Amino acid sequence: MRRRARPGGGRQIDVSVTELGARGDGVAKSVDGLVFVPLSAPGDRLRLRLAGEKRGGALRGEILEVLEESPLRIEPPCPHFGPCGGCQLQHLEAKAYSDWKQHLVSTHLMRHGLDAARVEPLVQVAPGSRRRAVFAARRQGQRVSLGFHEARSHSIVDLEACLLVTGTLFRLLAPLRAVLLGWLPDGAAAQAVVAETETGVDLLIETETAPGLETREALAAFAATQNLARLSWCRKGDVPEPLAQLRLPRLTFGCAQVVPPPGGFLQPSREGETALVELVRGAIPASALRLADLYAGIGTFAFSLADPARVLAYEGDPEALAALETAARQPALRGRVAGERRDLDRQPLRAEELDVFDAVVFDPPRAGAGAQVPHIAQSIVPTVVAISCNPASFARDARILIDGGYCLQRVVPLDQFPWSSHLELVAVFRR
Ligand SMILES: C[S@@+](CC[C@H](N)C(=O)[O-])C[C@H]1O[C@@H](n2cnc3c(N)ncnc32)[C@H](O)[C@@H]1O
Repeated sequence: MRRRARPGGGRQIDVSVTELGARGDGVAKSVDGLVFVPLSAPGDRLRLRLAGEKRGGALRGEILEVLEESPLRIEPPCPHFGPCGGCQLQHLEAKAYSDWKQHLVSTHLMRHGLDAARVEPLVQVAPGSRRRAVFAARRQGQRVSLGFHEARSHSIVDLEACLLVTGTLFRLLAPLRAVLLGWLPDGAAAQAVVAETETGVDLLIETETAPGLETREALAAFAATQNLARLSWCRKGDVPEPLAQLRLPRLTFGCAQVVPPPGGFLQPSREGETALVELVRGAIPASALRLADLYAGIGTFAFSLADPARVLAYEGDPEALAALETAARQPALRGRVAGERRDLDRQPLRAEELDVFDAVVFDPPRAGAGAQVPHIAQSIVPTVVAISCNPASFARDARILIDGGYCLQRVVPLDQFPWSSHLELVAVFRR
């Protein structure tokens, strides 16, 4: 079978990088059209190899030589920077980086004809504070690589340093490698979802090979020596089985203590969570006593908003909802939080269901709240607060709310994923 030739594939060209694109790649003009260049900086003059087509037809270039270095370049602080897919922008000077992140939100808003003047200064969370991470692992011979995937590759960067995660999470990597070496067959892959809770690390290992008796003993010993709160195992997509539990993993939101499900969603840093919660609380008027939290997860916002208000939390994932409902039964909450399982894509809350609330908070996954937002737009809810991890889907949803009669009052971008192209935000809408 003949392979389709990739446009520009393998050819060398010289270009100047003029700006950064939405995913953090430098953008340069060439006779063949725009070229996206990972790990470059505006002001770079580069010799590239055209490496093929990106989605949407633009080309991707790999740097062969930096002919002239941008003044915005700095020495990347991590030795893995470049190959490691965990960070894309450590080579960029701090102000240029934060200006670019700030600008990302405005760009998406303007694309939808929205007022970029509503975007406030970027709130930044320091590196080294990520308390939840997903590490990839693979055994090759007598070695286990454990770390993040390389960009656009299944290869794993075996981390000897990481400036993103907390010290507690990083220190787990070496002993975890040793355990996986005694467990995984040669060539096998695994995934470790680590979350640092208030009572210790909650670790979920996903492998295809079920742990035998000996491995279970080794894992229990590992959990004890590393003082983990809980260690669970599952095959990808299956329900996790706890293998060792020294303490219940615990997180506090407002006056609720929540036991998260193994591997479940958690705001990536405690600092980021505090900033998000403060922004959401600040947007809800003291007179708002009936609140809805849509895409509530384990209740990060629901519990933090439940005094004096009553919160109805809607969530599609049964494990997250079970954790929320168990926590909601704590006497200190006096029944102020209730959960309901609801798939908000298939069965969004209708305007007449929303109209009973004084405020609605929604925090959808990356794809946004495409099915839910038109119903909010038709409601009479006075205050709507959006939390988003994707400025593109946010801007689309915001347009629908504004066309439905809401005013966009403020947008605060929050950088919980330093040196990456990910960005979160909190936005406040009023009727
Ligand atoms: C970005 S997380 C936010 C969770 C929570 N607000 C927090 O901050 O911890 C998005 C949540 O939406 C839930 N979700 C995804 N798709 C959903 C759907 N169609 N219906 C309801 N919930 C959904 C996920 O299970 C997840 O808990």
